[in-house]
Amino acid sequence: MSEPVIDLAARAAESALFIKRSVPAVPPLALVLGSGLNELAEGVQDATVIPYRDIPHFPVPTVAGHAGNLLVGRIDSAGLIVLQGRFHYYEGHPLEVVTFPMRVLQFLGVRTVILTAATGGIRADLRPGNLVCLSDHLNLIGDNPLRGSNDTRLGTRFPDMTEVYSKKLRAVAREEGKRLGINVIPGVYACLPGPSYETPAEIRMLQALGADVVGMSTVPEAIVARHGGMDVLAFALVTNSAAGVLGTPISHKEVLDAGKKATPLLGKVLRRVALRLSDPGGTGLTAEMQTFGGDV
Ligand SMILES: O=P(O)(O)O[C@@H]1C[C@H](O)[C@@H](CO)O1
Ligand SMILES: Nc1nc2[nH]cnc2c(=O)[nH]1
Repeated sequence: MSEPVIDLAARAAESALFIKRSVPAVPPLALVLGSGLNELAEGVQDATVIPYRDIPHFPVPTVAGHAGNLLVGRIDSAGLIVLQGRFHYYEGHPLEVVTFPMRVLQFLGVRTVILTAATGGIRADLRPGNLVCLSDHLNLIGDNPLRGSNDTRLGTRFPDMTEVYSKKLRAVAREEGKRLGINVIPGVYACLPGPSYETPAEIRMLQALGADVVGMSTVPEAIVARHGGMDVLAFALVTNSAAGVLGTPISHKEVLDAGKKATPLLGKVLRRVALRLSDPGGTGLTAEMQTFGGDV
């Protein structure tokens, strides 16, 4: 007998219920770890670790550098959910599956999602190890996770995307970076389907389109998170110079190694941002940041 077909909202609700029953409390903040950034989860205290394979309807990652665990714990006083590994379009999943974790977060009542990703640096001044905070994106996948009939329980048919990455949260990230002496650089992320890296001609095209970094994730998740009413902050770690910028070949090993190397730096910024977000009124900006202007 074939399995009954259940809708996306019902599946996400079942996954969320399983998670709720596995932990003492569900924090309103979630963090998604990109390629090579798995070790950031080691900083989570009192973590309940739930393997993705145990969560009903959850997919399982197939890519090196994506562990496939959901953690619920805290960083000092800031409670958070950590998704240790994500799903990509190039793995063969439809975007509804790629973004399923965002729907589960929505049903868990998460208010803010912090996305992280490994990226190629397109802009000439970007170097491996630099930390970019997304100010905007270009969805060049050629697909959209909201394609198909719209379930109004999940969000509106035509969601606004003028401020996908919360300006206020970006300012908090910049401010906390500044306090730590870490330059958190604003930039535009171009999302391509992958899995091949770009050709130098494609990178020149992306540069002309206004992209600063390039990757194969984040954007579908950000679109769905906004559709679901969550605030989004996203960090792109520059793991390599994009194709043709230095003329050197790119490998996933280089990406993973650079992610691992930058984990302590990103961890410091994420800790400070998580503490600010968990503090009621803590996203309030200092006078200096309020006059920071539009480039964050
Ligand atoms: O999951 P992210 O976006 O961090 O991973 C990037 C894109 C590909 O999955 C991989 C290529 O090396 O890194
Ligand atoms: N598309 C793409 N994804 C990446 N992820 C890490 N580096 C890169 C890159 O150069 N291009």
